[in-house]
Amino acid sequence: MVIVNLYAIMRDPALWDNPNEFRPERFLVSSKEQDNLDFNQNKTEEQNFSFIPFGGGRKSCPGSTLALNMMHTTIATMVQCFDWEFAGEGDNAKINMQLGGGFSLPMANPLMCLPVIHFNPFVSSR
Ligand code: HEM
Repeated sequence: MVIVNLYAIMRDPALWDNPNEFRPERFLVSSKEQDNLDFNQNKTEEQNFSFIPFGGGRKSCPGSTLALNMMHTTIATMVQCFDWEFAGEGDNAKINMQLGGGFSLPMANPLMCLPVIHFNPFVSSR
């Protein structure tokens, strides 16, 4: 049986440049590579299976298709309808990408943000 430690893989400096840096553009890939939706899009030889958010094999996540589809709508709505104000205080006063413990990789210091609604052209102001 193969046991994969997601924490170790996702933050392994041998696989990722500055793994603790929030740099989503690292996942930008060419349209050719996007045809190959195997979650290893940005890969070099060594990076095979370096990004496996839904696990793999027989026990992999059965909700991955739903999650990937919903994620676009959810994030697009959050960006279109709201501005986001950073609201961290105390231990959370700075954005900190350090991971906490646990099964689902929570942040050590949760990111606190307040949604601020802005003009929505699709909602009548009457
Ligand atoms: C971004 C969203 C999600 C992520 C990152 C995620 C990730 C995962 C991971 C890593 C596993 C363990 C896979 C393994 O053991 O190899 C898993 C299992 C599972 N996920 Fe998800 N998941 C997501 C959304 C969902 C959704 C939307 C559903 C259902 C509607 C779902 C249902 C399940 C179920 C039932 C399992 C257990 C599968 C089994 O043990 O056979 N997940 N998920």
